[in-house]
Amino acid sequence: MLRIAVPNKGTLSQPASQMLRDAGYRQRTDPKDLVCRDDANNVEFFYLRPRDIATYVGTGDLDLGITGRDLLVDSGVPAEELLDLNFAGATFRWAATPGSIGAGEQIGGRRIATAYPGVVERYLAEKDLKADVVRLDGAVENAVRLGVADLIADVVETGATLRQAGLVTFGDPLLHSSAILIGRPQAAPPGAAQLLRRLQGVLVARSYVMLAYDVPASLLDNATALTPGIESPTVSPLQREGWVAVEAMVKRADVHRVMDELYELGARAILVTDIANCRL
Ligand SMILES: Nc1ncnc2c1ncn2[C@@H]1O[C@H](COP(=O)(O)OP(=O)(O)OP(=O)(O)O)[C@@H](O)[C@H]1O
Ligand SMILES: O=P(O)(O)OC[C@H]1O[C@H](OP(=O)(O)OP(=O)(O)O)[C@H](O)[C@@H]1O
Ligand SMILES: [Mg+2]
Repeated sequence: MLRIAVPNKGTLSQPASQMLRDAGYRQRTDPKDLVCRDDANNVEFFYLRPRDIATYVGTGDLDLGITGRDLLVDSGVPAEELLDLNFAGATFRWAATPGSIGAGEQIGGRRIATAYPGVVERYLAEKDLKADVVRLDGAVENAVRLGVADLIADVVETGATLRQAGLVTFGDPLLHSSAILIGRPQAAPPGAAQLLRRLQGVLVARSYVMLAYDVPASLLDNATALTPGIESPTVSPLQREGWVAVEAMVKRADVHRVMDELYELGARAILVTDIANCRL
């Protein structure tokens, strides 16, 4: 039975379970449950602190896990990223009071508060810098005004928490994070390939829609240039003489622009439908 670690609380928890549900897996119904067996798919899910997930996967006690890229890097565990799950996106950045520190190179010798000492120490080692890393559990933005540190390194999503604390970011992000599926390098536990394919199916279904329209056959080449699809668009005959029907997958983010351009070209009956799931 495939054993998978899923975040039990925090930012990653609910979207991780939702993605697994969308991929056809059974998930816990009570947020206090720590284990959930899905016998139909031969998978067992263990609900763990997101910080601990890399540890369980790295030791091989669990086969796969969902965590954040920043948490994986912070753990220093030799687990590997198998798939970017495209949610819980955030950057990991330096911040300080305005004007106090100008650039990433000026952090040497300072006191840095962070809940991710592994990420910070890796950066310092890469740049051959020495600094005093103050490890905190959370609410790191308070550390500067309370005098514990000169700057912080923390997760930034909207930037609202930093603004509230009177801090500004500086320098390049240390890393770009999002939720990821992790596994052990070179390990291929039975059932893992199927889970990966199912999650990839969910990712595609979330980022594409199906577009259908009718167009005069004389304009077909121009129309399909706008909607090339992934493999190739489906073109079917219509009862109406000289017209064809086209179906193609289109990026959700582009669909309104593509619909406008198709309409201007002369296409009609342009319909968009969601894709519930797919295997490409
Ligand atoms: N706004 C956000 N705040 C915190 N973490 C975020 C945010 N957006 C994305 N993330 C990601 O979520 C993961 C952190 O989740 P985690 O559950 O440890 O912390 P949390 O959501 O802040 O919960 P808690 O504060 O209760 O520990 C990291 O991978 C981080 O990059
Ligand atoms: O850029 P923003 O949208 O403001 O989000 C980022 C903030 O949210 C998280 O804090 P959280 O509320 O989880 O508290 P914590 O620091 O105690 O983990 C994170 O640690 C940042 O502080
Ligand atoms: Mg937090």
